[in-house]
Amino acid sequence: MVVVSVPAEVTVILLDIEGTTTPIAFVKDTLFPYIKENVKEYLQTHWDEEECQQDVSLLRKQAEEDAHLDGAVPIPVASGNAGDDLQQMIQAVVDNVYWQMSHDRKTTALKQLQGHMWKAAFTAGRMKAEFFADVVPAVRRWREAGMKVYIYSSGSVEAQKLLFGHSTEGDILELIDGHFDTKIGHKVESESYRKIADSIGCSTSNILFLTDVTLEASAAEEADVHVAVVVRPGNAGLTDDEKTYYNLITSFSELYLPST
Ligand SMILES: CSCCC(=O)C(=O)COP(=O)(O)O
Ligand SMILES: [Mg+2]
Repeated sequence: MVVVSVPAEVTVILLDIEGTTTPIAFVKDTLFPYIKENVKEYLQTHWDEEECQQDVSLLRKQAEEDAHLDGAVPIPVASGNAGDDLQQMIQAVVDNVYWQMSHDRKTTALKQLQGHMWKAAFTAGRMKAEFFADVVPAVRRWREAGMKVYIYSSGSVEAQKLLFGHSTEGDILELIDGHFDTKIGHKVESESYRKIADSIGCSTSNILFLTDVTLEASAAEEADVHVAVVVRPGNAGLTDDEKTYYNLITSFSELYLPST
């Protein structure tokens, strides 16, 4: 087994979710299809609720920013023609969500709506989040060794808490010291990692970020964060240069903490 040593200055482990703690297949085959199958009915049922209206406003704003993109779907504002208008608007939101999802967009607007939709499924016990078998034992070990463990995912903080609160391993939310999503900035921008360090109250060099996406690893590294790239079944392949450049792990058990 290859072992990657965690630098002594590291006190915080920052984890990506999809492709790192959780199989991409769970996201692509369970979480995302749930959205596609239920978004229209969800909008019809919850349309008048404040939370749903906030989600629609955010999606409309995002659609305005995306107007220049090929195939982008605008979301009209109400013109006052009650019934027809509402159905047209709901259909536009559905089309917009489908279009964003077909490009695996990580916009805050899309992720916020998805989080709200998953809530019902997780809390009713209809869905349980999957974690790779090495994740929970490793996180427990790190915490026993005095490490803090945080999540940074494109999935909304609300969605992250649903996953950790309703997993096949039970409620493991208490193992996580805090959560970050794209509200702090996108994962491919180095500034996001500086803001995360500020928010935790540590230096960027005290953080080790584990992710499957090299663009994210590169942004974190530019901010002086330590990184290791996680190679899991179903993840996108890496180039030879990436394989040579980055510390690679296939399981969290391959990380060696000097203090353990
Ligand atoms: C709460 S994560 C749900 C999956 C998701 O929507 C997503 O975008 C995951 O992205 P990540 O940054 O964890 O790779
Ligand atoms: Mg990922």
